[in-house]
Amino acid sequence: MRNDIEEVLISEEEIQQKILELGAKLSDDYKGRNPLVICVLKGAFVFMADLVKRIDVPLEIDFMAVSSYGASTKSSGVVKIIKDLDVSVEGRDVLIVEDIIDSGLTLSYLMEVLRGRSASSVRVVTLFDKPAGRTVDLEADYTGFVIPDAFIVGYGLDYAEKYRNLPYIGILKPAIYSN
Ligand SMILES: O=P(O)(O)OC[C@H]1O[C@H](OP(=O)(O)OP(=O)(O)O)[C@H](O)[C@@H]1O
Ligand code: HPA
Ligand SMILES: [Mg+2]
Repeated sequence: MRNDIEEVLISEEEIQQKILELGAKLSDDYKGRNPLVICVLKGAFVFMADLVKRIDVPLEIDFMAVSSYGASTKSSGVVKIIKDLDVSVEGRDVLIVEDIIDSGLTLSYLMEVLRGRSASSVRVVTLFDKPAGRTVDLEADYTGFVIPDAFIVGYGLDYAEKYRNLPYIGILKPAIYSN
């Protein structure tokens, strides 16, 4: 897999350090509350697992699966719910855990859905933010790394379902997706 990577953009150590910082901030901000932490599958599964271990307040977790990229480096523009939540968000403090905000389409769709279900608050934590990809104007409440305009893989993020198991973030060689 390393042969398909042009450059390691963010190391395993840098990611883990950032998650400690995000966890400390979230522990402060959610003190005295019982948030429902929602993992946006599939991409956020690795970040979710590492992050919740660093949040020191009682919390509950649930999972939602959405997809819009398929085997492409461009969003199809159509966000599909593949798996919905098991529990109600009504009256809950919801924290959405995303791996990356790129065009912003996935998140704007999710925010609309969850607000429509009467959550009492909805905040977003994303590990990566790619502002150059944005087609919808929105920002996360908590951001790990702002990244350049390149297609990244690893730490949960895929290209055509591959590379999610890399422990670091790499920039994929363009030859991999252009042929
Ligand atoms: O801001 P956007 O342009 O919407 O891109 C971000 C979303 O795209 C990816 O998911 P994808 O649809 O590839 O599904 P996956 O998580 O199963 O890989 C990623 O995990 C985010 O959820
Ligand atoms: O850069 C990316 N990499 C992997 N999946 C993604 N989904 C949106 N942007 C990306
Ligand atoms: Mg994907």
